[in-house]
Amino acid sequence: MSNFRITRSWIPELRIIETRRFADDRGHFSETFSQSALADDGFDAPFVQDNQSLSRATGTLRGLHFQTAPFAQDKLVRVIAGSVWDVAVDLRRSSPTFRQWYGLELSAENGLQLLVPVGFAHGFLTLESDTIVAYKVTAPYSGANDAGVAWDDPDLAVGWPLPVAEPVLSDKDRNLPRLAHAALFD
Ligand SMILES: Cc1cn([C@H]2C[C@H](O)[C@@H](COP(=O)(O)OP(=O)(O)O[C@H]3O[C@H](C)C(=O)[C@H](O)[C@H]3O)O2)c(=O)[nH]c1=O
Repeated sequence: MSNFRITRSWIPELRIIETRRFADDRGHFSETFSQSALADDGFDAPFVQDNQSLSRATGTLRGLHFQTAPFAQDKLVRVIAGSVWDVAVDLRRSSPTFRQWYGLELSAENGLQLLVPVGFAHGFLTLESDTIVAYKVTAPYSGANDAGVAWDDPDLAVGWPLPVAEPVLSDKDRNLPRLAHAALFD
C-alpha cells in the first residue's frame, strides 16, 4: 500500500492528498511529501521553495492569493499545528468551473494536504489559535507578481466558516480587488 492516497475534488484539477500514519506508543510517523507519488498521479512540476506561516489568532484569514505569470505557482499545502479551512478558487476564464471555489479542513489532526495548481487563488481561515501552515511552491516568490482577489467578493461567495465576527486580515488582504478587477488566467 502506498503511503499516499491522492483523490480529486469536484473541481478535478484540485488534488486532495491523504498521508498514511504509522502509529505506535511514541506517537506516529508519516511521510509528508513524495515526488514519485505525485508523478504517478500526473503531477511532475518541481517544487522550488518551502513556505511556513504561523497565525496566532483563531479567525486569521490569509488570501485569496496567487502569483501572475511568469511566477505563477502550484502550491502543496498542509497544516503542521492547528487547523484551517483551506480554499482554492478557479480563476481560469476558460474553465467550466471559473469563479467556483472548493474548501476543506486541513489540520495537524487529519494530516490532509491540498494541491492547488496554477490558475487558482488560494487562501485559508484558521480554526484554532497558533496554527502553522507549511506549503511547497513551484515558483519562487516575486513581489511584483504577487496578486489576489478579495476574500469576501460576493461574486465568489466563498463559504468561510468564520469562527469570529471579523477575520484577522493583513492590510494587503483588506484591500485586494474584487474578481472583476483582478488579474485572471486564460
Ligand atoms: C509569500 C511570501 C511572502 N514573503 C514576504 C512578503 C511579506 O513581506 C511577508 C508576508 O507576506 P504575505 O503577507 O503575502 O504572507 P501571507 O499573507 O501569509 O501570504 C501567503 O499566504 C497565502 C495563503 C498564500 O497562498 C500565499 O502563498 C502567500 O501569499 O513575507 C516572502 O518573502 N516570500 C514569500 O514567498
